[in-house]
Amino acid sequence: MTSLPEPQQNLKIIEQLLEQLPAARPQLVVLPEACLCFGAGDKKQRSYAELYEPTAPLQGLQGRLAELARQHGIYLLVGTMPIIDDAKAEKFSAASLLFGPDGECLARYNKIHLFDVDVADNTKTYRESQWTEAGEQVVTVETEFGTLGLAVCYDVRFPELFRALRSKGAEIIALPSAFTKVTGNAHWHVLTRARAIEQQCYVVAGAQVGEHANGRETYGHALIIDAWGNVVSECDGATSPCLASTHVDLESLTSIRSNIPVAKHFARSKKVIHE
Ligand SMILES: O=C(O)CNC(=O)[C@H](CS)NC(=O)CCC(=O)C(=O)O
Repeated sequence: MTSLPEPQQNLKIIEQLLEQLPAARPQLVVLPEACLCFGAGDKKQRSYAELYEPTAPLQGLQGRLAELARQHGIYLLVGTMPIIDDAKAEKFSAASLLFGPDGECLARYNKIHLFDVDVADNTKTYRESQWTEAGEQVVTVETEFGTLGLAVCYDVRFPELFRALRSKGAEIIALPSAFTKVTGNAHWHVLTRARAIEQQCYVVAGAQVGEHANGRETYGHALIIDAWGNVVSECDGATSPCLASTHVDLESLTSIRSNIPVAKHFARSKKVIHE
């Protein structure tokens, strides 16, 4: 997606994308980071922040998204949206919310690693922590198609989080993202493939692409990687909304994991490496 500043505009794009879904169910759809509001500054995002209210009937944006999940009978991972736990809070969580086919909210993950980074080639500086509260919990959730682990964008640079997700049983890791064009060009495929290979998990990465309202450029290349590290489906860098999709084969995961038992061998690094 090339998300716009207004949630209502983005919801329309999401609705159109969902009309094109393959027929198979159960199905997981992973939207990009900040899919509902992008490129309009932190104050705008804060103005759309909603209190987290996981119990039905859901209201507002959460209500619309839950209804979309129900209508299509899918698991819908809303890349991130601004969520607050106190109406007076200044900062919001960059929260990934998973809505289930019955329209209920099944999980919430708050982005742990915040993008306080200078992108080397030009004048761009990012200070996500100025408006975002960092998450403190590793989150996995059981679904009909396996155990889903949640991570967001810059998190992909921290293999420890992915190790923790695998330890908690993750088989598929969702990675909604909005990588910068510059860092994406250099690192996106290598990082996402490395995390899939290391943890022997599928990685499903939604992505923002193109030029946004504030002039920021994102890299795109939404993709799905299997547990052997193959890119099995990928959107190119084109800026029209695009779906990458695949059928998940958890049996392949079982054989990869028994042939190369890294989870067992990890006991070795735990024994000798003390940081
Ligand atoms: O703030 C928003 O509106 C949406 N969020 C983002 O765009 C976030 C934080 S600024 N972007 C990243 O984490 C890029 C990571 C990246 O590009 C890298 O690790 O190289």
